[in-house]
Amino acid sequence: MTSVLNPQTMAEKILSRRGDRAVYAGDLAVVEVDQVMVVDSIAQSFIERMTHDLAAMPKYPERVSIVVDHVAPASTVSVAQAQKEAREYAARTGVALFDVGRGICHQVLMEEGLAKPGWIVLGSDSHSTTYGAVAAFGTGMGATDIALAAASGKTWLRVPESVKVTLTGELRPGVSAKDVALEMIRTLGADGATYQSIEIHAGDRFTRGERMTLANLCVEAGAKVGLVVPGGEILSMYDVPEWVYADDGATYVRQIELDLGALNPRMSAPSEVDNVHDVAELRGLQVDQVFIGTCTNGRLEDLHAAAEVLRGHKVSPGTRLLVIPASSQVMEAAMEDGTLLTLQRAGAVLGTPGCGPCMGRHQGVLAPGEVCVSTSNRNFIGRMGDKDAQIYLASPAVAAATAVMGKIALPGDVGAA
Ligand SMILES: CC(C)[C@H](C(=O)O)[C@@H](O)C(=O)O
Ligand code: SF4
Repeated sequence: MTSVLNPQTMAEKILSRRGDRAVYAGDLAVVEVDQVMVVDSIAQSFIERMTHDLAAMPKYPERVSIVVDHVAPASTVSVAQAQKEAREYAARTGVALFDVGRGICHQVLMEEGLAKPGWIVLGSDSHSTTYGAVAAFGTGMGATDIALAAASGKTWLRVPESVKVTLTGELRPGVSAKDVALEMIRTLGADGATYQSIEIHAGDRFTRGERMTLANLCVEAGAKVGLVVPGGEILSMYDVPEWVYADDGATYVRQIELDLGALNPRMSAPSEVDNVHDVAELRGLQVDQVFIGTCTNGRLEDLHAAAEVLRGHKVSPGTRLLVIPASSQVMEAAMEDGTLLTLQRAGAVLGTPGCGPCMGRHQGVLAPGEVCVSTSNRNFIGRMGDKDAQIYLASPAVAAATAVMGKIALPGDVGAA
């Protein structure tokens, strides 16, 4: 066995602590699983694996959650049937069910305190890296692995190598965590961190929500996990155990530095997330639909950023603006503080908390030839509807400015209108 005295990365620290021995990149780790999250689209396969293949009940029902978020409310009879089975399964086994309207899985788990520093959280969804915002080892797995974890309370995985991303400087006004995340993906490349842990050293910068944006995008560089070193408000929101932090002298396969002060608002052009440009270069392109929401950017602070740009303005005729809060809590807070009224008055179409049209299943799919600016995390061909539709990814402020101008725009363009 490797000496426990060798310095470890965050991923190695967490997997060692939650397993029964010290592990290093390349080792096989068997670890306790603190939370298993199943989304509506995968629930049927998960239930099938549990009841037929494994013939097992969840070992710890309190560690399993099912979230109805991807196609919610149901769009077809077969979707409705699958969701009905998920509800029945939850009632029968005692696992938690977060039903239609509660929100997007990753946002809901975070709000419910079902992801904490040092936890292992497995989700049947690739953006489960989001939990790394609070230094939980969050990762996506398929229905079979998820079911095995639910049945046994454990999982096994190869300990990933780590990439160290150090943020320096301070963001200029109008530049956001989304721009940092897009720039990070451009620098790493769409498969530049395949099966690696991206360890983000952000100091005390960024709210929990902004850290979620950063960790969320990590999977778009192929990462297994995206761990943001706890700092800032995370330290007052959570008990952060000493053992989640990397040791000095830990081994990284790659180290990059991003100077936040040099960053402009960024945008990912079709059809790969790492096709990142300054918004200024793409300015002026006619846009049919703007979508503000998702697990990347559907939180209260994102709606605030959009409302600030939209206040007193109208969405351009010929452009649709869809706003879908990431959760019922976000929606309630945005109702209470008047944000939703501002958005509604500007001409936004407000939707049920959930994934909305993010993966092109309902509530705003795109027609051939249409152009969409979205605050989400994927712009692959066909992602939001027709394969000939084009998706540009940006921050909520840029999305809002685009909605007002009817073409790709910067927030500063709106004031000048
Ligand atoms: C439906 C789900 C499995 C899928 C994922 O794994 O990420 C979706 O959330 C997505 O964003 O493409
Ligand atoms: S909002 Fe989009 S990216 Fe996030 S879980 Fe839903 S479909 Fe996936």
